[in-house]
Amino acid sequence: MTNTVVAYATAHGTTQSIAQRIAEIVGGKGDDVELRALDERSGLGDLAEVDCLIIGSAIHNGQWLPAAEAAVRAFQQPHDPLVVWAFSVSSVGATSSFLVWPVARALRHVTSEPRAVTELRTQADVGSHRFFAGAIAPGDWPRTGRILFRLMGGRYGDARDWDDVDEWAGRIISSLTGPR
Ligand SMILES: Cc1cc2nc3c(=O)[nH]c(=O)nc-3n(C[C@H](O)[C@H](O)[C@H](O)COP(=O)(O)O)c2cc1C
Repeated sequence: MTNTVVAYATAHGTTQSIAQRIAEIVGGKGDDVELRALDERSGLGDLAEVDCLIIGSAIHNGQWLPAAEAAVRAFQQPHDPLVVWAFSVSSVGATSSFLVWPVARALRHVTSEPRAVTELRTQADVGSHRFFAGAIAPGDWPRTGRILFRLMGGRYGDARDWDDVDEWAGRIISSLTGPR
């Protein structure tokens, strides 16, 4: 039996939905799973009894949202070993995107992991960091963002790949139940 926290920062709800799905899958084998929404004041909360931390954020301007960055800055390893997994929700996921495919493919090659994940790696053993594609609506962007989005061949809508989310969550379960 393990205790897992799925912590997330979202601007428009996509990251929350992916965090919920991960929590359902990891919790489906009977373990305790708690969802925690991050805001800039609360941080990650108490991790003393937690065995596995899964933390994710929407990507804005190439980086995690301020609430998730603040949580990473304040993170202190509560005990050893705390298993940590990280995910980012952006225009381009590992398996899907709401940008046209040549642009998505090019971005996959040049996009590095968010600085918060790099920072987290200095504090904890991060099992995996995965990019998932999210969703976008015209009203989500400021005006300049809408113009850039059109120039990049973006299509408004939902590019979430639930099979990929499920597969990644399955890997977390394997890591928790397999040999350490
Ligand atoms: C203001 C703004 C900035 C964004 N910046 C980026 C970015 O730099 N790179 C990217 O791949 N996607 C970017 N996106 C797309 C979001 O990451 C995507 O819509 C994601 O699903 C948002 O998650 P959320 O619904 O949890 O907020 C941006 C979206 C908005 C609204």
